[in-house]
Amino acid sequence: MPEKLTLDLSLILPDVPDERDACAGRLTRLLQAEGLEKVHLVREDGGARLCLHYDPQLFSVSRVRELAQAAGAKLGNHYRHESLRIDGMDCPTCATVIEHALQRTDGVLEASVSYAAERLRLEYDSEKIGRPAILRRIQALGYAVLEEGREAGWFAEHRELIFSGVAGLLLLAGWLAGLAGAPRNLSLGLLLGAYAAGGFYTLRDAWQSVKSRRFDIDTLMIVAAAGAAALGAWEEGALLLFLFSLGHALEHMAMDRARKAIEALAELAPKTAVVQRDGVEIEVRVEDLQRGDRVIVKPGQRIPADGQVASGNSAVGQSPVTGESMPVDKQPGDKVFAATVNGEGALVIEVTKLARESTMARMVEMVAEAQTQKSPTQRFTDRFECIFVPIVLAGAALLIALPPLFGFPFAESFYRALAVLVAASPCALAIATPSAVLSGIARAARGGVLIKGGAHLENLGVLTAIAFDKTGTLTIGKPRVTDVVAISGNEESLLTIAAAVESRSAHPLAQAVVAEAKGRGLIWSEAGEVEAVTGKGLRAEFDGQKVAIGNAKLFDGKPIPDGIQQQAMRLEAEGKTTMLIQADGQFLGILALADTPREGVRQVLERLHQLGITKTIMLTGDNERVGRAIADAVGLNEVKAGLLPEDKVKAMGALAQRYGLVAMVGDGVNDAPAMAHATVGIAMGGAGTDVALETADVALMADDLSKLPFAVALSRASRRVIRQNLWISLGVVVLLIPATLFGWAGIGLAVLLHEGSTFVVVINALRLLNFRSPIVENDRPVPV
Ligand SMILES: Nc1ncnc2c1ncn2[C@@H]1O[C@H](COP(=O)(O)OP(=O)(O)OP(=O)(O)O)[C@@H](O)[C@H]1O
Ligand SMILES: [Zn+2]
Repeated sequence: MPEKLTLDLSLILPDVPDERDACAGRLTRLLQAEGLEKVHLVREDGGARLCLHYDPQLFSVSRVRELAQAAGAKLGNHYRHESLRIDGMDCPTCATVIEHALQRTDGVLEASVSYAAERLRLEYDSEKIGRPAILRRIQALGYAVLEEGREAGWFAEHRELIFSGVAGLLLLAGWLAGLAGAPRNLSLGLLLGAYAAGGFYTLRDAWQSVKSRRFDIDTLMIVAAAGAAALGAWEEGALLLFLFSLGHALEHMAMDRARKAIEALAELAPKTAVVQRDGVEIEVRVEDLQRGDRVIVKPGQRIPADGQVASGNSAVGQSPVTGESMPVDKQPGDKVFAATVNGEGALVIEVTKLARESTMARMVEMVAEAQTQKSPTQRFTDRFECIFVPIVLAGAALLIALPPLFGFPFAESFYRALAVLVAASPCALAIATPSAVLSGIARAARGGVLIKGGAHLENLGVLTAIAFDKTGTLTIGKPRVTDVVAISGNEESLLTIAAAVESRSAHPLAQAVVAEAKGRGLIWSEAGEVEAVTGKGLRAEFDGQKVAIGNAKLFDGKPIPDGIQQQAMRLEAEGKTTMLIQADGQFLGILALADTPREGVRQVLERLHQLGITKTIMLTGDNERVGRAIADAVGLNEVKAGLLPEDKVKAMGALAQRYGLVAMVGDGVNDAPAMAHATVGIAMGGAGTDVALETADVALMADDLSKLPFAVALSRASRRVIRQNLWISLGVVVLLIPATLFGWAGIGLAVLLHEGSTFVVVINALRLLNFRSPIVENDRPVPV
């Protein structure tokens, strides 16, 4: 008989972002080659796990573990994964340039660059190429790789704006000098200076794209400015370069704001902490905190690390992490998070996570990561650009070549063709979606909602159906016994038998039965062999009898007496879960248990309805009547009951057939497979449970549903902004092309409108950073 061992994939391949990475496949192949019977991946609650089937005669468990670790280390050494910050990109085309150049580089397996997030995700074969070689390649293209956490200085960040400002001043001076009748050489010198200042970065970028043989608007600007100079229109050429550089500089500053919106939150975390070590208090840097250190947090101070309260009581303002506006009471044993604000009481906190692993650090990392993921609309506009740009280029070539054949002057048709090219460059279109996604994700994070990619943001913005897990999501997940109905014998003996059997199970229902029996002071002897029947109940030996406890499905085939059936139905109609108890084929009675709906669920569902979520569905392992009663109490439309965990997955499939896109909300406990099958898997409790944070598509950081309407409202707003941006950018192109074609607008106006529309689109997207929903209260972004 083969045995199996399962290990967290993240422990074996720590740098691999997820199981879809090629390294996961390499790992399973490598291990299979070692002689293990079968190696495969299972996607589970805790992210992906590696399942190793082996013959115990050939391998010991520890040997298998060793093999897995060795294989992981080998792959990790060989195939490196990195995410780098890139500086100096000033048009989405730059991202494509880097991407293509790296993809063509030997040894680079994967490279994807996000212009909006200024990030490069890289996978490379370290036996073929080293990190320095890759960095050199990027630098050779004219871009810089920023080391994490080290920001450029003020001058470096604003250098484009400074150059553009200088160009503007020189242009103005040159123009005034011309008006005042100064010698032509003086005004020409000033204009030449404006050319240099305004064209500096444009020329650099144009050179880069020419070298990598790509069309780029920068190239176009340089050609147009040179053309203007050749025609003697120096003022116009300088104006062009000035407007172009100003537009780009402003656009950059705006995008920087969105990028930094979330990092600013992390900055809130203190840099040092006061630790008790060997009886003395010393101040250490947070990076030097160890797990198990006890840090002292005075009233009003921010908590320096993720940990557990060791002593003290206080209300902690958790809004930077969870978005909750009300402080949360903390007592010994409770979890606390770095960057949250201690209230009135002093706390001693035992550190459980290193600074770089803190929930806040993970959030910042995940947001940066999420901002690089392309959304469906972005993929569409990327593809559109690929078709559109060559057409425009061909059109412009015809415009230059054809009119002179019919006797029109060459200079004029050349100039007109350039104007058309400026008009048709889809710069605004390229930035329309990523800027909105960037801002939307940043705003969500500042409201305690982690959205792990533009796709999820867009999907959540359009879907109209959301499924909810019942236990632990809609209810608090702590059932208690409400009724004990004994048919034969008394209540005490019924509860004793039930508790004896249930004490062998870890199911929350079982714990409730045991708690009730203990509360009544009952004592019992251990039950024998217990067999747990998933989704049905338990069977066991107790006191020489064959005892069965569970729902009607456990007794399939055997008739249940009418009296019992009616009692059970009555209790279930009240929203109580019932357990039938049978010993040696005879029914002894019923236990009824109730779980309390979470506070505020009703209101959350009302808000969702207002936002256009018309279908809300409950998925539960419990029976139909119980599900219905709770659904009615909180205001859900549909109930799918009696589902085993695998049925929940199938139910998601059926819902998708009916409603198209469907989200699934759960707490990550036994509903993770269903969440994985939803269009958008939403987990709550992201701050407290790593599982929820890592595996979900969207994580609500607080352990409740209160931020769900905010997440939906924000996603819808983001969709609207994306749509507006597409209209603006396409609209300007559609108006400008004929205008330039027929000569109604010159290059100057074309550049103004082109850069203007790009800037408007970015500013429009930035509005999302301050998004507040008219329907959802308490959704102010966390101030920084
Ligand atoms: N230990 C047990 N004792 C008695 N009945 C049980 C036990 N375990 C499960 N059951 C029965 O099986 C049903 C389904 O259990 P399951 O664990 O699949 O769902 P759940 O977690 O209770 O609910 P949900 O699907 O809403 O999260 C329970 O409602 C109960 O009737
Ligand atoms: Zn541009």
